[in-house]
Amino acid sequence: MSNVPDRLLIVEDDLAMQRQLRWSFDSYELIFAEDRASAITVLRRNEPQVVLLDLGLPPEADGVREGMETLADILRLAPATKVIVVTGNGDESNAMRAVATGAYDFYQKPVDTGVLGMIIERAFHIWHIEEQNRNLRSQASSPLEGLIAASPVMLKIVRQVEKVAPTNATTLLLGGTGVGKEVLARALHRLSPRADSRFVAINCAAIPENLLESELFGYEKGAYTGATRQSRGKVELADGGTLFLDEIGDMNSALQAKMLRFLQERVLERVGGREEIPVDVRVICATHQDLSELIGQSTFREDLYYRISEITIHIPALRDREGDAVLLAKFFFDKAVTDNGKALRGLTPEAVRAIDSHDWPGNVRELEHRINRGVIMADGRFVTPEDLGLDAPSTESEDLQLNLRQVRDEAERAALEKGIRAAEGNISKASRLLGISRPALYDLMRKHDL
Ligand SMILES: Nc1ncnc2c1ncn2[C@@H]1O[C@H](COP(=O)(O)OP(=O)(O)OP(=O)(O)O)[C@@H](O)[C@H]1O
Repeated sequence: MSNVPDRLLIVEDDLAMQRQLRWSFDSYELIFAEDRASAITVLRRNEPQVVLLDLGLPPEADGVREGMETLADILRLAPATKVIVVTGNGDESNAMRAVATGAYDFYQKPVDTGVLGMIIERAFHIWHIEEQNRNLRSQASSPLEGLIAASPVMLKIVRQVEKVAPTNATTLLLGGTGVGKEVLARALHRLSPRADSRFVAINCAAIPENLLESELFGYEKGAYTGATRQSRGKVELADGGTLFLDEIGDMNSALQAKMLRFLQERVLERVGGREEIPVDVRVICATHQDLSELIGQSTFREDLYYRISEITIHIPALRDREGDAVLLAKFFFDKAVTDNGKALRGLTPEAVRAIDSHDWPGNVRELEHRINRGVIMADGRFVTPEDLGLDAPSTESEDLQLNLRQVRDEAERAALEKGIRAAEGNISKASRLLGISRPALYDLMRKHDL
């Protein structure tokens, strides 16, 4: 979250309406303007994140020309601003025209402050996610190049990677398909003193069992029919660098024994060879399987497990990384637009919501594929949920979710305030009263700005 307060600019010439809105939306820092000129002055001075813009502005309060020009000015001066245009009842065509030129959403009068409040809250939510995205992109030398993440769980993993990378510790990356295990393995390599040597990856599940041993350890000439010359394996090729063994859970037991021996003694023998060849590699393993279950079934060696898991990093599923899906979607969108040379402006708000609420069983890889598909399929200037092959989000369930979150947040804040008051500001005592740890209390205080 950014530290700037949520600022809402309301551009509205009707003073009675201004009063009603002031009263309804006082949880935001409110700024008002009555016409185009004052709106632009305030926009420059206060940099509101969200603007509620009545399209019917003076001098022609019945037309939309001045309102549309104001919209164009705002988007030119501050393209990141989320503008919600307010139109007269039934004026769908102008509302759509405004959205097509870049307004975030529209709302038709008469004003129902409950519904309008939700649209505004969502606009701020999306502004914050996009802001995180912008910050991330501006960190050109981000230590984890190629990795997009802003959720607290992933940022914690980034810190773990930064700590582990400079060491030689054998590292095990656990997580479902497409969560980014290889991306993290590459980051570990890039941040290590071995960065100038090779990163060699091998997927143990993708190579037939009988070929995997020679693929890994190499073979001598004449080791078997067809071995007409000596060949070095992936382990040897990674000498001085990093060896990434993906899907280690799929390795058969004979090879597990050989790998264990290599990890203990750091020497290998090529297939059909006698010579012991010393190799200096840092090993990173990954699997989507539950290794303790495989150990229980005696299909994975426990001693090998302890060897490869000096450090274990669990990478959570995409659905458990708050806000990351939308952030990644924007990143992949920019990439796909460039790759496909299409003049698209972005994702529709419905598409963003559909992405936010999808379950992502295929994790980041699925997201990447869907965005590519959406960019290819889009007919208009924006990618819709249909282009992505996702169901349009149901507003009813979303409103419920929103309400539930609001209620929870309010209850949490009230409990915190009560606890802190009862403890007369003594944090240790307050945390005891509330039954949470001190760090957890600090986190919550920060969240609620207390
Ligand atoms: N945090 C991320 N930021 C940017 N791109 C990512 C991120 N995580 C994954 N990707 C991209 O998603 C795709 C899948 O990632 P990756 O291959 O690392 O997953 P994996 O967990 O190794 O998958 P598998 O288990 O199927 O081997 C890749 O194209 C990768 O570049």
